[in-house]
Amino acid sequence: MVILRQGDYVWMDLKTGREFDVPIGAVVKLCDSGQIQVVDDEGNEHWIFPHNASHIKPMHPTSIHGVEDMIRLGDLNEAGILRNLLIRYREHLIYTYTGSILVAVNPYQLLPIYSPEQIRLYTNKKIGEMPPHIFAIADNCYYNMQRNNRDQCCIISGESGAGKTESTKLILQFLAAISGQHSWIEQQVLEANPILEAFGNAKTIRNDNSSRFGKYIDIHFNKRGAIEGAKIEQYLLEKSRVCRQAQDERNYHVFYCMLKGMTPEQKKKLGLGKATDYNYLAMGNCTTCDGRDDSKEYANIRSAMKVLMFTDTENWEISKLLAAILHMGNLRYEARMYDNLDACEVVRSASLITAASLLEVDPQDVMNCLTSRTIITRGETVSTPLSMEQALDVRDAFVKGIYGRLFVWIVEKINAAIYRPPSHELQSVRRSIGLLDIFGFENFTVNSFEQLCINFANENLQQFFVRHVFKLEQEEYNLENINWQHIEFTDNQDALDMIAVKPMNIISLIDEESKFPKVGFGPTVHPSHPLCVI
Ligand SMILES: Nc1ncnc2c1ncn2[C@@H]1O[C@H](COP(=O)(O)OP(=O)(O)OP(=O)(O)O)[C@@H](O)[C@H]1O
Repeated sequence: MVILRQGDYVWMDLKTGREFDVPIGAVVKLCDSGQIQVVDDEGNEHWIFPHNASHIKPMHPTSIHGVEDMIRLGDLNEAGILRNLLIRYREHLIYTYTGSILVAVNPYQLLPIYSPEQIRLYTNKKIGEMPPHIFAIADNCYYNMQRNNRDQCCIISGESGAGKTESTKLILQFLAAISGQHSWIEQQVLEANPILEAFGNAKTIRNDNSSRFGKYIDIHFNKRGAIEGAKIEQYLLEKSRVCRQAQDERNYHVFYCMLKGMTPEQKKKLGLGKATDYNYLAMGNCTTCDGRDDSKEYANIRSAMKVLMFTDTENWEISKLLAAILHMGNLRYEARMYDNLDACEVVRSASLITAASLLEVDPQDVMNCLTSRTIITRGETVSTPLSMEQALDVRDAFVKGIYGRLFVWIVEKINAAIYRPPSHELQSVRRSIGLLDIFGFENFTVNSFEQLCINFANENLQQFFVRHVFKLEQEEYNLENINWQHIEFTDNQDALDMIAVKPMNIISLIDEESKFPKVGFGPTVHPSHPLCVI
């Protein structure tokens, strides 16, 4: 029997049987009749018999109005954490600490909390002195780097669309502002983002601006704490997107921007039309993206590329490659039989001629390369025809190869502008802050090899958290003979080992299988990390 009064807060375990079933918060509205009326956090009314209320538990006072640091929660469990984030989110308080970790809930709207005034307010403050904020984390990193003369690193994790890339940009913006030089190099570091996003981000069903690669930006500071350069590392661009997109998804932004933003003369030189003309762009039946202005974005990309020292010739060469890719996607094939072997031919078309001319190769050579396999053994050249299916794969692989190399080249080009290798003298005084922003967990109706790789990378990041937050901490308590209560946590190490521990693991099995022709697999990995954690 629970004794409840009007205005009391309780946890209700509704046992809905849903995937993420946790008790929900509720408040007692009426209790004068035999039954008690409570209204839960979602606004639903429930009537309870006090003598039959085993699913009701009183709420700890810290959970009623929420706390800035969840370590202070009396009900420190999943329901307590979720309710705390929910009630803060409803007041537009999107940031909450859990000790030294910051949890950010994506507001999906521009909040007035990133102004120069806010930057000033968070500069040189201790964590906890001001309400939780991404700027506080950035300031803390900067302060620790300067004071302890030690390099720092921010790991940003969360499912796709949680707000990792936006958080990375906000940290960068804060660091640029407080290191306070307004220098050319600072501007260059900031302008690297629009370029990377143009070539490495795309609209998915989870996020209109989803990063399809991982990046680690190392920002270098001189002795006085001013930004003096940066270095970007990129990981595992999703190349398959260049040739294939799921329903309602797009190819990389840059293609659509180029088609919307180029002058008619430029487009004519590249033989380009509109996005819907290209198989590689229209596969997801979605060539525009609400809230994105591709033409304006194109102008931004071009101006960022100028800042990062891409020459006009280099820009044109990039455009030629992008246009060639689009024309390659429109090639038409016809099936043939040669010597009882399945074969095919590329139909001579405007797409073929333009693609070949943009790639500066002979159209006949393109046709041969795309329709036959040539092996050289002991000085002899043996050529076998490819079936239509194989030839289409070869074409897609060729295009993915071009785009993948182009992306790596672009990152190298950006690094050439922003990275200054340390001189021997500098090595001792240069300090850095690293920001890791990778593609987030995703779980679609059909998951492919890309999702396996993306989710595996995220699971590794999760293991990093598990190690630092639980394992290493508990080891330290043991070493120092501190009395502590064991905390249960889910360790994903076994799952990671199954996927990649040597010598026998899922990746090596896939690798072996894929050496045989006509293999297929469809792993499903279930993500369960809804928030962005910094
Ligand atoms: N702090 C914020 N304020 C306002 N809007 C935000 C904020 N964070 C994220 N958003 C919105 O959410 C969208 C998705 O965020 P973001 O691209 O950073 O997600 P992500 O976690 O990097 O996803 P992915 O793993 O798919 O790359 C942004 O394009 C932006 O519209």
